[in-house]
Amino acid sequence: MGMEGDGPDGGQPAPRPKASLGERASWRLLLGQVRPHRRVLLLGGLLSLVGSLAGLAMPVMAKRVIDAFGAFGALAGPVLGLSAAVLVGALISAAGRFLLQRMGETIVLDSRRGLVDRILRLTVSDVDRLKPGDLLSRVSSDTTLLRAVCTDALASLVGAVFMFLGAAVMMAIMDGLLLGVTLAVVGLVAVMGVAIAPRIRRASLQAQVALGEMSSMLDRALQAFRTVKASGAEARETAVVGAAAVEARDRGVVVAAWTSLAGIGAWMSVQLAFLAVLGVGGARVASGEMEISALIAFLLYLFYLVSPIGQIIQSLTQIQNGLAAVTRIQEIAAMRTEPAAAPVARAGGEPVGVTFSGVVFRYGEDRPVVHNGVTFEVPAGGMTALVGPSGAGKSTVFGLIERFYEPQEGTIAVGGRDIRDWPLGELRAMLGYVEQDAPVLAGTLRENLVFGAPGVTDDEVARALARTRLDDLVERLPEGLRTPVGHRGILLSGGERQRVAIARALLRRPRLLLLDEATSQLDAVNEMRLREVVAEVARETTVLVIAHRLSTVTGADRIVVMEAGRVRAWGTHDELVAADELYRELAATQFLVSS
Ligand SMILES: Nc1ncnc2c1ncn2[C@@H]1O[C@H](COP(=O)(O)OP(=O)(O)OP(=O)(O)O)[C@@H](O)[C@H]1O
Repeated sequence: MGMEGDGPDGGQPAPRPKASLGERASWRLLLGQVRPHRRVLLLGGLLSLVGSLAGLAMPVMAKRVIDAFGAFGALAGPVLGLSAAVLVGALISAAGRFLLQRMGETIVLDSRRGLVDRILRLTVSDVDRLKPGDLLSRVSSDTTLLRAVCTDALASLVGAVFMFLGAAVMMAIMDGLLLGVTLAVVGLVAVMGVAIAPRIRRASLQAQVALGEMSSMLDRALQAFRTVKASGAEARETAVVGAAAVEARDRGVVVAAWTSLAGIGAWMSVQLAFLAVLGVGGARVASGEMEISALIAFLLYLFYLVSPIGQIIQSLTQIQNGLAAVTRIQEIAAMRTEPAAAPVARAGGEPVGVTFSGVVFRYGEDRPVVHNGVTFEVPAGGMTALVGPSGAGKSTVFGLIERFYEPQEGTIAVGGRDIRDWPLGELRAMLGYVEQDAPVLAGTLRENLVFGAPGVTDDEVARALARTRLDDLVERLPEGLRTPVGHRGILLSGGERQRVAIARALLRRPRLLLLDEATSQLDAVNEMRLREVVAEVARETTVLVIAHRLSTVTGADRIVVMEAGRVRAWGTHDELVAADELYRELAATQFLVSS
């Protein structure tokens, strides 16, 4: 067997090298997942075989029962033997199937864990281009398909192949000629199966892609749930998700059509083989070459031979679906990942500085240049502010320091050492990073605070809360630190979310705090609190803050002014007001100086 697997390849690279390569690689991947469990597979298969052998004894017993009829002999022995064979066979088969199915569950678990691990280690630049919904669907729905393959299809396939072989051997012993007739018919149908298999795989792949698309469309609507409602776009978004669902249904129907056709093939093989054997065997009984009981026993074996064929075809069509899923799982496995970061304890230690030298960066080959020779220096300790018009490339500076992206030219050094020479885990452990939208994860307030440093003590948490002026909030909350903050921290205000993010970063004891400060969403009181917090933190560590409002940074030790991917000036507030036109303009529009 197994010809359905390598049939379409035919060892020829043309005419669809990509499809056949994909198929072979998918098979290899599927088998690679099974390989570690080959002992269980063998044991399960063996038990199925023993079970089948017990089952195979049945026709022989039946023959003896019939012969006993004819000879008016004792019936009790053969009937008891028959019953025992059926019972033992069923029990052993069930044990074999259980083993195989348990193996399937383990394989799915391994593939889910592996997939999640890989997804979380993908690079930021790759994930920027992927759709979160589609990634989710790969972990949930594609691995579920894999489960169907490993638990049902693979288990049935192994059992059915053993059954088929066992029956073929018994039939060969009984009557070689009739076996030849049977196999000729079965062979014809198998050829049909070979032709159908790749079509099922292709349609199934398209169905899974459509399902992934549907998840990402739904994800898009849920991510912007309030905007969808406020824009009155519910019906339109429902239609968009619905269209993707229709596509998935259509592809599923194609899979169903081909699968039914394969099913007809299996059914035909049973009927045709039965008729052929009845015809040829009947003639031989009529001519006295064969006993009628032998023909009946052979016909019973025929069902043992052809019913696994139905199962084999069904399993192979199911495996085609699984191969489609493996292809999608494999796409993630083929993407580059960051090195697995060994967990690094909180860095602690002296503040460090940052140096950018001639950094040139664009987000993609077809994207505009964002940094066009950025050079500046942030000394260790104190507060340095990055200011400049929107789109100047300020947030990008942070992404580069964290090594979310690699610059095309120039070097970046942290603590006097090129960031490419730092082990990634150590580099990131030195940095505290507060994004512009300061995400808060679902869970309790405490879980959010200790997210970056799970081992911190309650005293440290209390200190971080006091420093970020969150202690009042915690006192007011009904369950204190154990209060759930809701999905994406929706139960907190914008200012609170931001301070939670800062407290989280501080608990890692960073040697350099990167703070992308979206003060625009804060009211005057919150903004002042934040300014106090930042000034306090800057006494202990280096703070590099992206300021969207100059009011927060007038007191900074140094201000770097960026414009259109370059640094145009740096100095203190007073120096810049005196020397830099753009800074003076920015300051004037924000009522910090009279122009
Ligand atoms: N992940 C990304 N992929 C592709 N392009 C991006 C990405 N992030 C930012 N950009 C582009 O890079 C440019 C600089 O963005 P950046 O966020 O660094 O600017 P900024 O100075 O921080 O702006 P703002 O003050 O509005 O936050 C923008 O034109 C933006 O479109």
